[in-house]
Amino acid sequence: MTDNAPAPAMLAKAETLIEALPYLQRYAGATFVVKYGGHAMGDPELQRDFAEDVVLLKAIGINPIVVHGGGPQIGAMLKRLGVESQFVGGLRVTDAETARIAEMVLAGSINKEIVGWIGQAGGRAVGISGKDANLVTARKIEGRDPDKLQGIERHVDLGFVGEPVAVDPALLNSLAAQGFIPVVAPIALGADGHTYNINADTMAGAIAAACGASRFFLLTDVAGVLDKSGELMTDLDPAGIAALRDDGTISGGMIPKVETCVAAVEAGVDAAVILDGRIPHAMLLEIFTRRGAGTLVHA
Ligand SMILES: Nc1ncnc2c1ncn2[C@@H]1O[C@H](COP(=O)(O)OP(=O)(O)O)[C@@H](O)[C@H]1O
Ligand SMILES: CC(=O)N[C@@H](CCC(=O)OP(=O)(O)O)C(=O)O
Repeated sequence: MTDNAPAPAMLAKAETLIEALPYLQRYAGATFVVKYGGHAMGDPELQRDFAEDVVLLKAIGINPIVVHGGGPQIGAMLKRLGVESQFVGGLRVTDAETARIAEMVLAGSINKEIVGWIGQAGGRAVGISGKDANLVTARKIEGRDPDKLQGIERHVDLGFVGEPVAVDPALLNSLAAQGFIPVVAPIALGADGHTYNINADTMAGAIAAACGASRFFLLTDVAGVLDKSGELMTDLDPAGIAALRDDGTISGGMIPKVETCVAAVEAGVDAAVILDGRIPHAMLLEIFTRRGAGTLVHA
């Protein structure tokens, strides 16, 4: 080694950047939708890592759109207020009061917290919900299909739980074009004028499809989809997912996650990845290195 040769650690940094080059070239100008789950919003360090990842994507010419959840945070607020809450097939049964509280927690506090983290990391985030500029129009989910519910044989009225029926991405497109990072809360208005609580995974998938996103990431608190013995399944297609649902391997909060991944890839999103948000910089590692983590869902 000559005197002016770089130290091995410096060389490793250069190699990491070079490893990222093909991905940088491939994704310039693309839209990535990132679903940030309530369970993934762990400690302040992870929040900072997440915000830095999003800001870095924007800085290198990718358009990130963040759609966030907040299930545990809604649960904590409902508990404080003495309101009971129940989940059916991964969805929260939502009466009028619960819908008001969900909107307050999601579109009020969590949305602005995330906007703040991104701001701190040097990005310019704009917090909105599905109501803004008619981004998402919701329709009441008429109960869950009984055969899709574990052990529940009757029709269950979920109350003000909605699913997106129309997405108008105009606001997202203008924000992205002007250098802003949209941060979206999963609340939307129905054509009937009611406010609907939408599962954040479902909301994110509908937005990914409507924006022609190339990648769709769901950050959660597990390594990805696990098989019966708890091993990570790195690769799944719609048929594999249907089988895992039928035999009960996939349950609870993982149901809307895999459903939305399938819908997104069937609508043209190249790939949807369920990622472990507890790993620092999980998203960057997934995008820019050959060592992809999590579960990749493809058509
Ligand atoms: N096969 C499976 N693999 C991984 N997680 C599963 C599976 N089936 C059910 N789950 C549950 O799904 C949860 C993730 O969904 P959820 O709690 O809604 O997360 P988030 O708040 O990130 O949306 C996991 O923590 C786990 O309890
Ligand atoms: C209808 C329904 O279940 N809505 C969810 C919305 C938040 C959410 O999905 O948050 P996570 O992504 O953190 O789970 C709820 O009320 O909990």
